[in-house]
Amino acid sequence: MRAVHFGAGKIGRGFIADLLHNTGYEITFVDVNEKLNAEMNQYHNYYLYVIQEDYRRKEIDKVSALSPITQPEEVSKAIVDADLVTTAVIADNFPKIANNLAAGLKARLDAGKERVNVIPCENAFYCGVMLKNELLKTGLLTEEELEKIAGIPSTAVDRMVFAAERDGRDGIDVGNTYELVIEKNQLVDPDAQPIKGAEYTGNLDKYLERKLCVVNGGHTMSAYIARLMGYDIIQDYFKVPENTKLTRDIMLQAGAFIEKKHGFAHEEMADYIDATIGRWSTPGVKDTIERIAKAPIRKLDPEDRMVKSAIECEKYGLANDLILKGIAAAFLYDVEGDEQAAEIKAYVEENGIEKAVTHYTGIESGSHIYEEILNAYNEYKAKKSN
Ligand SMILES: NC(=O)C1=CN([C@@H]2O[C@H](COP(=O)(O)OP(=O)(O)OC[C@H]3O[C@@H](n4cnc5c(N)ncnc54)[C@H](O)[C@@H]3O)[C@@H](O)[C@H]2O)C=CC1
Ligand SMILES: O=P(O)(O)OC[C@H]1O[C@](O)(CO)[C@@H](O)[C@@H]1O
Repeated sequence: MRAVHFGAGKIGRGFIADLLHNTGYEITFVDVNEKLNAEMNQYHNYYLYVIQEDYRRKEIDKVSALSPITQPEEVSKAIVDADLVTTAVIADNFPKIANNLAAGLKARLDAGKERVNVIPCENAFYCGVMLKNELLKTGLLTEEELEKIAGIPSTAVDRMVFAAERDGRDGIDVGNTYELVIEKNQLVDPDAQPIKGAEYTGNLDKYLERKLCVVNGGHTMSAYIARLMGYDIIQDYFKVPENTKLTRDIMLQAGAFIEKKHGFAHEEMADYIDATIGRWSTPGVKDTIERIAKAPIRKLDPEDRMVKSAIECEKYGLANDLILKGIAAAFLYDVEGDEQAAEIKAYVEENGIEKAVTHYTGIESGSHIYEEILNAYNEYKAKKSN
């Protein structure tokens, strides 16, 4: 079996390809990183290092790589011949992969081949729908043609993965637990399980909201707050018990709406949160605030992890004060090299925080959540300048 996977980064190589390899696929990566592509084509393997098992080395073999820039024809051909297509490129990059992927699917359709599953594995609400929209925008396929050639489910994706230079090669340190949940009704065959080790569900919302709002929201808001406290490494922040408590409380606020909406028992949610915080505090792991907090515009989107939680809590009449503080902290995130952080900073300087809150979060002025974000922002700002 052959899989084509777009994005040979941390989740691509460290998680998705691990499951694909366990399932028995030979993998063709498609990535813009020429150095990485060359390494994979030289060795046809790479290594994962399982953190909790004393960095046990695991080989992922039968891999090769293509460049979407210099080898678009080969990418198309690989899609025509593939048994499965997956992505882990960061959803912001969907517009950049859409042409290659749409061209490949169109060629597959023209070749009279069967429908194929295209499974995007990205942290975003309904990444399958996002990808479909980008594919249609290329104009290379009509909606009917896309439907005829591909099943594109959305997913929830969770694994601890870190880039690591080991044994002179570009490897990935990985956690020993993970979750990949796939929306089964959108698959070519809803009863087939094209990736071993994944879960298949008819109710993705439940897992997606828990993963994105509780895990990613909790991690992201902790990172913005930790940055304002002066931390660079999230494990240093977690060493202080009050900080861990604050993160747990933020996650419990987001978890509360998910309990109500999806019927999770409170105990189950609390255990899930504690297990997640425990995983972030794994001895020996050093994770930068910069990695966790990156791309604040994407993370402040009304449909993303923070604002969605704040609004859902509001709808259910649940407390969201800590989430609103987390959102406020994101507006002060300031790390050299983060283009989205720089864009927010410039927007605030030009238009003021009052406009910026609505511009990035969609939260209108006049509501109490708007006021609370503004107040928290002003408090943080005053502290920062003292
Ligand atoms: N890192 C993590 O802990 C987790 C990440 N995720 C999600 O997984 C996805 C991937 O994240 P990471 O692996 O951390 O990012 P990453 O930055 O390590 O990997 C992204 C890869 O995509 C490649 N890429 C970018 N533009 C491309 C293009 N036009 N064509 C082909 N390849 C392209 C990059 O070169 C890079 O190798 C994201 O959606 C993220 O939200 C989900 C769970 C955990
Ligand atoms: O690009 P994003 O959405 O920040 O994804 C990476 C995030 O996913 C997580 O691994 C959680 O699954 C976080 O540790 C990390 O911050």
